Amino acid sequence: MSSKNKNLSKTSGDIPSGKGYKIGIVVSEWNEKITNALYDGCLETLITYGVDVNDIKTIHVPGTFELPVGAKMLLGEDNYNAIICIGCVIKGETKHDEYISNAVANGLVNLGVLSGKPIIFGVLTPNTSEQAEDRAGGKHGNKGVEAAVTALKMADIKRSLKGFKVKIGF
Ligand SMILES: Nc1c(NC[C@H](O)[C@H](O)[C@H](O)CO)[nH]c(=O)[nH]c1=O
Ligand SMILES: CC(=O)[C@@H](O)COP(=O)(O)O
Repeated sequence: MSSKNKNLSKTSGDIPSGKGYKIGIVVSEWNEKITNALYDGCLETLITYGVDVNDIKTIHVPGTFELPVGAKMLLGEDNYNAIICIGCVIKGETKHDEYISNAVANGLVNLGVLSGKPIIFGVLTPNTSEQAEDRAGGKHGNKGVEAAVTALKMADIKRSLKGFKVKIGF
């Protein structure tokens, strides 16, 4: 569904409390006007839903391509309930943007599956700067808000399963 038909800041369902959670955030410095706006929306949402600001650890990496390694660094540094990765890859003249976006999407999903920790893909992949602005607090909402809510929901699911021992046959 296009963001045109689903405002990124409008969330569905109840949003669980983030009280007591430790959240890591990795922010790309490329397109920093956009990523800072995404970060602001993300941070405000986490705090609104009860995450203590002192329990939020933020690191900055040069570009979106470095988000997976940044997330991996945080995974090794402390026991976070979720890690949110924020970036913006704007289509350029060559296919470079496709390589970055695909690599990062695959890297982050693999990190989440292998670690069992919620690793949230808060990355915009717009064709133009205008599309990016529309999704970083503009008419289509803020992807950073969506990422924060996703982190809270996934951490809540994991917390609700705590103590369940799932035996996997392989
Ligand atoms: N073009 C964009 C980049 N490019 C830089 C890469 O992310 C990476 O830092 C570099 O290839 C060195 O490894 N990064 C973005 O986040 N957004 C872009 O639009
Ligand atoms: C993806 C980007 O915007 C940046 O790496 C430059 O891309 P290009 O060289 O294709 O314009």
